[in-house]
Amino acid sequence: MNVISKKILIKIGSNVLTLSSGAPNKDRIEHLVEQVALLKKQGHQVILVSSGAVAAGRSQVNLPSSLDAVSKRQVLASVGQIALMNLYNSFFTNHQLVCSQVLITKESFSTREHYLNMTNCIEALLKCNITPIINENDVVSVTELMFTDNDELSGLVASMVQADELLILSNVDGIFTDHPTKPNAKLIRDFDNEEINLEDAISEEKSEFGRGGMLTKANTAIKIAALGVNVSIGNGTVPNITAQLLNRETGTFFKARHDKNKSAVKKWITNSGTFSKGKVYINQGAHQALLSNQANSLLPVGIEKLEGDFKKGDIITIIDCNGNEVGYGKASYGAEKANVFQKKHNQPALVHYNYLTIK
Ligand SMILES: Nc1ncnc2c1ncn2[C@@H]1O[C@H](COP(=O)(O)OP(=O)(O)O)[C@@H](O)[C@H]1O
Ligand SMILES: N[C@@H](CCC(=O)OP(=O)(O)O)C(=O)O
Repeated sequence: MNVISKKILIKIGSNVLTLSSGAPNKDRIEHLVEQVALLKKQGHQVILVSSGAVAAGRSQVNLPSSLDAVSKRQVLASVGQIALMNLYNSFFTNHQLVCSQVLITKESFSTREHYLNMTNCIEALLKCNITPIINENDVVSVTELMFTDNDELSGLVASMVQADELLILSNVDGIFTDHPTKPNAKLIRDFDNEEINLEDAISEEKSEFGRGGMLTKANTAIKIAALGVNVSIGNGTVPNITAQLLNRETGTFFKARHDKNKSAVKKWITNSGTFSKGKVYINQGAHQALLSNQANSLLPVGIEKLEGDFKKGDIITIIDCNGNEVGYGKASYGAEKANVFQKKHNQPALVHYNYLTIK
């Protein structure tokens, strides 16, 4: 049966890959690679985002208690990443397939150049029928430089490569209406048709090796679905889970909202909001103009206040007269010039429409 070739990004959480002892779950990793091999045989392109380096490192080394938490995490990840990739490499080889390692940092999304370099590399690997296995570079990404977790990383990459499907594999069947251990909790199958307050349903509690928690998964899924990617959250410990999620047989599904107006540049800007170097407060008139379906740019006449010493090319956050973040844009010039032009007529746009996204 001919299937439509899809670009599928599969994010695998630490708990899916790790035994309770902390050692890598070799049988599980082998089965996940088996599923990747089947998807590729069906004609799909597959990218993996794999957590588990820190967890794998714990089974390799005993660390001195004198080591601080950040250094511990760096050491564990640096050692564990090798163990993890060796297992992936051996299982891919068993299927006569090639995989590769791509370690990225949050800074990789901070400039258009880095973003394009990353996109180019991943697309080149896919063209060579090589499966990229992506993880955060925990050795250099510490404290505020870190992604929230690999859920956030996988969402950014899925949007960047314009994936058709993002499968987020955790150790539960999806998002439940209450904590999964509660008797009244039921699995949410179709997120868009469920009236739910995420903060009420999802407890802060994380699984043993997880970092982000279910709320980061849900928030990532909502954001990335809005950028045109179908997202499913499912249980990576279930056999053949990838096929079940793609067939919508299980898991929590977030349907892609294909926003044709969002160009690749606008998607980059939306994804780069967390790197904002400044704030621009706009008046009601400017907000209405940006919301209209004309291609309006942000003009200085509509700017009430500026914050931050942003430079030309930086991402800045757009805030409405009620103090709500309503969008992001790439500054056409720096804060110094923006302060001179502020509130004046007939001045060059601070953010051109092509580099502007409004919620
Ligand atoms: N409403 C909920 N639905 C599903 N899981 C939930 C919910 N509330 C809290 N959780 C917890 O979130 C955990 C999954 O997040 P996380 O620990 O980050 O796993 P992962 O390693 O897959 O990223 C589950 O193991 C579960 O205990
Ligand atoms: N780079 C880290 C990722 C940690 C992480 O995000 O874990 P998880 O929440 O289980 O996906 C590692 O490999 O351990």
